Amino acid sequence: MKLTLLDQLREQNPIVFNISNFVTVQDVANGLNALGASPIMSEEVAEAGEMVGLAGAVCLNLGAFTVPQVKQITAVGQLANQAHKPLVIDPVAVGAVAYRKQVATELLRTVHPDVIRGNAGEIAALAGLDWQAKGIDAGEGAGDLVTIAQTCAQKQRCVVILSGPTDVITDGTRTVQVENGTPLFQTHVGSGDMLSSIVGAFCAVEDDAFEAAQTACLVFAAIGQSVASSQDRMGSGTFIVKLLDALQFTTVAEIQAIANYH
Ligand SMILES: Nc1ncnc2c1ncn2[C@@H]1O[C@H](COP(=O)(O)OP(=O)(O)OP(=O)(O)O)[C@@H](O)[C@H]1O
Ligand SMILES: Cc1ncsc1CCO
Ligand SMILES: [Mg+2]
Repeated sequence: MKLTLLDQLREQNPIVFNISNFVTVQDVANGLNALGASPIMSEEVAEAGEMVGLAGAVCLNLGAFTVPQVKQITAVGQLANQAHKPLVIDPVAVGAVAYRKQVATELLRTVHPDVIRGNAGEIAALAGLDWQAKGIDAGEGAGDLVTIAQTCAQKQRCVVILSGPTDVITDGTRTVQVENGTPLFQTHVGSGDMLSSIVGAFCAVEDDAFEAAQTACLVFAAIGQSVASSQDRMGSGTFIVKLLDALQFTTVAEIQAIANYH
């Protein structure tokens, strides 16, 4: 685990180009900014080339697209591949909505991500395995989460993050599990979107996507955990405000002190 990547990220302030969804765009922008990266968003295909050119990494969130936006998302993904910019895909609700799975599957035919980050329902869907997803949430299933993540990584030929109470990070062979976190993440819509964009920020400062992905998961989950433990009966409103503060101020040493992974 290369936790010092957090210091490098803060020094380098990499630009992360996000195709966000309209629900969580501000959380994504502010989460990246607080941590020490530089967010930029766009919905216009005419500027896709320039945007990719200035970005250190690109994150495609499939949370709420229209047909024209799918064209833009595909163009941005292809441009990122051509320019060898790290690419993260967040396949929101592909386990719950057949149309979304169809669009994501088509996208993955022409665009190759370095990292796919989703919850169990989303990753199981892209692995082709049985699971009962519930809307944007993970839902329920009987499968082993490590096997699901590894199957998805082998099928999609990229690093996969299956997030949840335990985050499973795998390249299909090597696997790391991050046990840090707090159930308060589930009370804030967009926690997963924030994580996906932060994975992009770490990919911008570390060429090995497996290293970048696991560090991003540990940093985000551990910071959330430290926020949750700072107050009794914390609610979702206070959590997101304090999470932004903590993304800005938490040090590598403070994360190291509570890091729980294997
Ligand atoms: N019950 C939990 N306990 C600890 N950490 C959790 C829990 N649930 C989620 N997390 C953490 O929340 C973050 C977001 O992951 P999650 O799997 O909830 O994403 P998501 O389902 O895509 O969320 P959203 O769709 O609301 O953006 C990760 O850092 C994960 O470790
Ligand atoms: C609630 C919701 N609906 C579409 S995207 C989104 C935010 C989680 O990604
Ligand atoms: Mg999500």
